[in-house]
Amino acid sequence: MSGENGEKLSRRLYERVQELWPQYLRHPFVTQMAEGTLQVEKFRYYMLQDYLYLRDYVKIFAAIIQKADDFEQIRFLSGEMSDTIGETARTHLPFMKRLGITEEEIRLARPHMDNSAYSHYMLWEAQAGDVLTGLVALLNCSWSYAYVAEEMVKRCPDALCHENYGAWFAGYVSEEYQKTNQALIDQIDRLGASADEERIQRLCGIFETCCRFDLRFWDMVYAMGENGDDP
Ligand SMILES: Cc1ncc(CN)c(N)n1
Repeated sequence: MSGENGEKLSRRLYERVQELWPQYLRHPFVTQMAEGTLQVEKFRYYMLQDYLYLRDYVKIFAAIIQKADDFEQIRFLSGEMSDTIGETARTHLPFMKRLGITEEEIRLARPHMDNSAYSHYMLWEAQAGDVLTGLVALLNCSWSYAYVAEEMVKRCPDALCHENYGAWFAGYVSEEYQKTNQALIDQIDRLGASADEERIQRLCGIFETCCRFDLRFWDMVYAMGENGDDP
């Protein structure tokens, strides 16, 4: 329960992005992945950028741990961090191997500006705020992928068996991923249980910003980085 009227904080966050999340489901990168028609070069670019993104994302858990004041919270945060490292091992590394992305290529790759802007924003909120603020900044990343994969598989069950991208959908509908995501939501609901309306509005604003960053990320990878003036 959260806020004065007893509504969970996650419900308020979800309501805030109700108009935005369906845009993910219509995004050409997502729909073409589900149909299996997405150009492999676009997916390759995405995998590399997303790998760099997740490498920064996991470090934000470490920044939040600095603010934690009991072992239970530290255990929870380090568990979520380790599960996210598991996401790269489950989804990214096998794909990257198949796509011929070498360690040298990873070493030389630079995150696109939209990619860095997103991770820098989350890190800034995590450093400026408390544990709850940091977790809300990380939540859209986790929750929106669980939503996208589940909704797309409902609409297009064949997405799961497609030779090129089936493993992407399987990774994000997996029990393991959904469990890690649900644990994050539950923790946010616990920590947000006594938040007042002003705090809730501020957290909803952070969540919406991250939601928009994820939309830009889909745009950026669909355009293979040619959507801006990044060198
Ligand atoms: C950009 C982005 N957003 C979300 C996720 C899902 N953790 C991800 N891998 N990459």
